[in-house]
Amino acid sequence: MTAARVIDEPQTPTESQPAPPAERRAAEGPPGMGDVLRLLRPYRGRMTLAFVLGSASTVFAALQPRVVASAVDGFDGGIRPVTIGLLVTLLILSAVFTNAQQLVMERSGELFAFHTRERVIRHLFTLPIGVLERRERADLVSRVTTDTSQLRMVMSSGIVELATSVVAVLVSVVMMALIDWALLALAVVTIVVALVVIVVIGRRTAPAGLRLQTAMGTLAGAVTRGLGSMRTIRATVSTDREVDVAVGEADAVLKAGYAAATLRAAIQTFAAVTIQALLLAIIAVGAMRVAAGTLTVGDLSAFIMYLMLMAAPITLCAGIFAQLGEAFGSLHRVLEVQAIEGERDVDVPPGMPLPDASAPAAFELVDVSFRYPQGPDDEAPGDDWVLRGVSIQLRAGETTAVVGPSGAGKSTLFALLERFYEPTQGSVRFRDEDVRRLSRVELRRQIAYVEQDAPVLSGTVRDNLVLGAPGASTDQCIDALRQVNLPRAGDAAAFLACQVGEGGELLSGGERQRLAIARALLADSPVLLLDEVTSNLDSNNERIVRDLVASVGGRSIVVIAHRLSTVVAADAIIVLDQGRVVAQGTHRELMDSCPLYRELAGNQLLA
Ligand SMILES: Nc1ncnc2c1ncn2[C@@H]1O[C@H](COP(=O)(O)OP(=O)(O)OP(=O)(O)O)[C@@H](O)[C@H]1O
Repeated sequence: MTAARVIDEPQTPTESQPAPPAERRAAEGPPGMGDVLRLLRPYRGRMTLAFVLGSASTVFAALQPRVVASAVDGFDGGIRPVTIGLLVTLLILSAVFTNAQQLVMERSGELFAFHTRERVIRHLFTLPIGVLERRERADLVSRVTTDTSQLRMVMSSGIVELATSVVAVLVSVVMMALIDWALLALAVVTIVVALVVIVVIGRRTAPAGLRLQTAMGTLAGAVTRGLGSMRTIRATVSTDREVDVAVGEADAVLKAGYAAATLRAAIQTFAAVTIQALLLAIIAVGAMRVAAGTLTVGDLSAFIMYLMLMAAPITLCAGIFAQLGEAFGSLHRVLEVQAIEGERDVDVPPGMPLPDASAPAAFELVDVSFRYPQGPDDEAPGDDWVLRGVSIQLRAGETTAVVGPSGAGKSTLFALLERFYEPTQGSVRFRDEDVRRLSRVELRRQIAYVEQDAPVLSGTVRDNLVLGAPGASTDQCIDALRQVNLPRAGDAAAFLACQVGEGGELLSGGERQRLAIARALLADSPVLLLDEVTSNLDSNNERIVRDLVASVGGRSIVVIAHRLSTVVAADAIIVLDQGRVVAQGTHRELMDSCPLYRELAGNQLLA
C-alpha cells in the first residue's frame, strides 16, 4: 500500500493555492497604491529600464531650450548650422529614447495584463462549485477580459510615466532656477496647487470607476443570460422584456459612465486651464522683466519651453487620474475574485495514488447531513437541511439505485461523493478512507459521473469524449460511441469531428445523454455515477444503455433512477425522501415493506 501524505485533521486541510497578500487584502476594501506596487514588483526590471529610457529622453528634451535661448540671444540675421545640427540631434535622441520607453512600457503593460489574466483564469477554474453556481458567470468572465485590459493602463501609462515626469520636473526646476527665480516661484506654486487639486478630485474617480466596471459586469450577465436561453425567451414571447432588462443594465453603465466622465472632464479641464493661465502669467511677468532688462528674450523663450516641460506632468497626472479610477475599479474586481478561496485540498502531490488503491471501490456515508451554503462565496450554510442523518453503503462491484421524489436530495448525494460540497455533518468514506483525507483530483479520477442534464461542452464530439480520457485513440472513441448507439446515421469518424454547439445545443437531448455516457465509459473509472441518464432516451436506446450498464461488470455503479426498468435490476435500492433514507433493500423487499417505493414504482418512478 502506498500511503499518500495526508493531514492529521480532516477539518483543517491545507490550502492548495493560498492567495497572495494583495488578493487577501482585497476583501478588506478597495485596493490602494500599495497593492498596485506589490502587483508590479515582478516587473521592477522592466520599469527601471523604462524609467532610465524616459529620463534620458527628458535630459535630451531639457537641453533643447538652452540651445534655443543661445540661438535667439545670439541671433545676427541667421542661425549657425552647428546650432541647427545640435537641435536636430537632440530632437532625434529625445524621440528615439521616448519611443524605446513607450515600447518597453506598452509591452510590459500587455505582459502584466496577461499574467493577471492567467492568474484569474487559473483561480476561477479552482473556485468551489457552490461559488460558481451562485455568481453571474458573465460577470466573472468580464473580470478576465475587460477588467484586466483596464489594468494594463496602470502599468503602461501610469506608474513609469509618473516616475519619469518627476525627473522632467526636477530637470526643469534646476534649469529654470538658473534663468529666473521669481518666475520659477510663480510656476512652482501654481503647479503644486494644481497637482493637489487634481489628486483630491482624482481620489473620487476610484469609486466611480468601480461602479462603472461593476455595471459593465452586470450588463455582460444580462446579455449572456438572454443569449443563453434564446429558445425559452422566444417561446415565452418575452424578448421585449429581456431586451428591456439588458438595456436597463446598459443604462446603468451609461449613468456610471456619465459620473466617471464628469470627473474626468473636471480634472482635464482644470489641468488645461491652469496651464493656460500659468503660461499667460509667465509671458506677462516675463515680458515686464525683459522690458526692465532683467531677462533676455532668449532666456524668456527657454523659460517658457521649460515651463511646458514641467507642466507636462500636470496634463499627465490629469490623464492618469482620469483613467486610474476605472483601473482601480477593475483591480478591485480582479482582487475580489482572487480573494475567494479556491477548493481546499489535502497536501497530496498530483499523481500520488489513493491510500489503498487495492481496497474495494466502495463509498460509505456515515450519518451525513447537509445544507447548501447560502452566500455568494460559499460562506455559512443556509437553513434548509437537504440531507439528514444519511448512513448508507454503496458497495463495490454492485449497482445501487437511488430513488425518491423530486427534491429528495438524490443529486445532492452525488455532489457529496464528487466532493463538490463537503457534508455539514458526518463523513463520506471511499475505499475505507474519509474523502477529506484524499486528494480531490485522485478521488475524481476514480469516478465517472454523468450529470442529470448531461452537459456537453462546445467543441467537437471528440473533444467531449476525450475529456476524461485524453489519450483515447480514434478507434476507442468510435467504439465508445457505438456502445451507446451513436451516431444514428452516417460515419462514426465524421461524427467525431462534428461540432456540438454551445452546451451541445446542436445535438438532441438523447444524443447529449448518450455522448455523456460514452464519455464516462471511455474514462474507464472504477465508479460510475449516473444521474437520470435515460430520461431523454426512447425505449430502444434506454434498453441499450441499460444493457450496457449491466455489462460493465466489476464497476461500482450508483444510478439515480428515473425508470422502473433500471431499478428492478439493481443489486440494492435506497429510497430517499426529504433528505432521509426511508428504506433500503431489493425491489422485491421494498415492494413488500415500503409504501413510498410502492407508490413510486406504481408511477414507474417518474417523480
Ligand atoms: N446548488 C444548490 N444550491 C442550493 N440548493 C440546491 C442546490 N441544488 C439543489 N438544491 C436544493 O436541494 C434540494 C434537493 O435537490 P436535489 O437536486 O438533490 O434533489 P433530487 O432528489 O435530485 O431532485 P430531482 O429528482 O428533481 O432531480 C432541493 O430542494 C433543491 O432546491
